[in-house]
Amino acid sequence: MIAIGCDHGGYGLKQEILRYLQEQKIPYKDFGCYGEAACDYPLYAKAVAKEVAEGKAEKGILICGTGIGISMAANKVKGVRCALCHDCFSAEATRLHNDANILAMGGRVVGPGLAVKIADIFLHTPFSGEERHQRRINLMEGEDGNEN
Ligand SMILES: O=C(CO)[C@H](O)[C@H](O)COP(=O)(O)O
Repeated sequence: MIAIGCDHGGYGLKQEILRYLQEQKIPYKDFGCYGEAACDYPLYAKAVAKEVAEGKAEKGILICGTGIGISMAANKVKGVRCALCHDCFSAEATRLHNDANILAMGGRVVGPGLAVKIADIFLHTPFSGEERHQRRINLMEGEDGNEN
C-alpha cells in the first residue's frame, strides 16, 4: 500500500497521481488534504511518514507547492528517507542508492506527465542492495552508534 498526502499547493498534482495509482491498480491510502483550501503541509507529511515508518505503508508520496517543506517535515520522522525528485534520473537513483521510502514533488514545479513518470519509476525501482549503499544508509540511520 502506498501512503499519499499533500497540502493545497500539491492538491491538483495529487489528483493526477491518484488517477495513475487507480489505473495501475496500485493500492493506496490518501491522508489528505482533500481540497484547495489553504492548510499546513507538516500535518500531512507527518501522517504519511508515520505510516511508512511503522511499516503500514510500503512507500509514500508527498506533494506540496515546491515539495521542499513537505520533504523536510517527513524527514524528521525516524526511519523515513524522503527524496525530493523532479527528474527521472534522481527518482531512479534515490531508490537504487538511498532506498528512499517516500517521494516528494512540488505541484508548482513539475507538470503531471513528468510527475507520473517520476512516481512510476520511484515505485517500480528496487533498492540495489549494494554493500556500499547499505553501509551509507546505516550511517544515515545512526546504526553506527552515533546519535544521528
Ligand atoms: O511549497 C510549500 C512548502 O514548501 C507550500 O506548499 C507553500 O509554502 C504554500 O504556500 P502558500 O501558503 O503561499 O500557498
